[in-house]
Amino acid sequence: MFRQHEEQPARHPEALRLVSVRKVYGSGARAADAQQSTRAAQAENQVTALDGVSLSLPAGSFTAVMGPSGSGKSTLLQCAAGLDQPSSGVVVVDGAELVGGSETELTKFRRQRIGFVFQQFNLLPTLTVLQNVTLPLRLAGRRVDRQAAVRVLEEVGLGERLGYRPAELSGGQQQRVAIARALVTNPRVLFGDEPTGALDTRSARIVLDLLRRAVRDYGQTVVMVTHDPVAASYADSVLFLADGRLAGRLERPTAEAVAERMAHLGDEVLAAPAPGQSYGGSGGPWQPVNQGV
Ligand SMILES: Nc1ncnc2c1ncn2[C@@H]1O[C@H](COP(=O)(O)OP(=O)(O)OP(=O)(O)O)[C@@H](O)[C@H]1O
Repeated sequence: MFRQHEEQPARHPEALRLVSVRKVYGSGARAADAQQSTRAAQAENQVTALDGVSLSLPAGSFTAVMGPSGSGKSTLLQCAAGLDQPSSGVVVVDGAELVGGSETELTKFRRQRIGFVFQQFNLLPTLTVLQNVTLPLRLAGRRVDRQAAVRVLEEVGLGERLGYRPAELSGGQQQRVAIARALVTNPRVLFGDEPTGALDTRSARIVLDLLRRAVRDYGQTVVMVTHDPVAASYADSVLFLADGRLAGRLERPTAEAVAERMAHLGDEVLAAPAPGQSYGGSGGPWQPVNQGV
């Protein structure tokens, strides 16, 4: 089901790379970055949401992103997914650099490479389950393989609900439709921003199992922001953010270890990597970034 259903080029072994990504909200942010003007950067109306984040995630990995409220998790996801543009730095998805361009170019980039699942599902209420799932293919002008869409929906346990409208489904079922909608385009990275945040415990587990299965059985790459240590424990590794910087990484996380690490995040930000180093890869926690992307 999560398998490719149409001809696509082979996947790059590195699904996602961020190099020194900064995001400053507020007027004049880009100019301030370009000129590195300290005074402008300190302007009251500016917020540095990401402060030089570098990371590298291999294809077929499941990564959770955690951190206190306001630490930059959603901003990280938005910049990595091409929903927003960093003020400076480099984002590479599946070997293709996301370069500043028009909204049309960004949209094309996203449609070719990115899947996104939101906390509130974001399904279109007037469309059926099947129509919601095939919509991204239609919007991208791609061939709509109805059988493939049905297979994905069967795989997420909704093969019997093809003609239902979102309002006729539970929250957990709606999120599974949203996941099917994201997976049917065969994205290079599937991003989830609190995908279980609006679900009860049982529905959340079903959704997390689904994401894990997409990674383990079909090589999908998943990056998920969550506040929940149990949700994070479904991932292969957890990246911790604090004050817009990477502040730690945990491999093969347990919910207890994640909760413990969250409690001491403030201590770890002091030991964050110097510019030009990143969290990523399969080796130790610190890996130099190959700048020659
Ligand atoms: N559009 C925006 N304009 C101005 N500031 C913003 C904007 N979006 C986010 N911010 C600020 O950037 C910082 C990081 O926000 P972000 O939403 O990425 O954090 P988060 O870790 O996802 O928080 P939460 O867990 O509460 O969702 C915060 O200080 C936030 O107020």
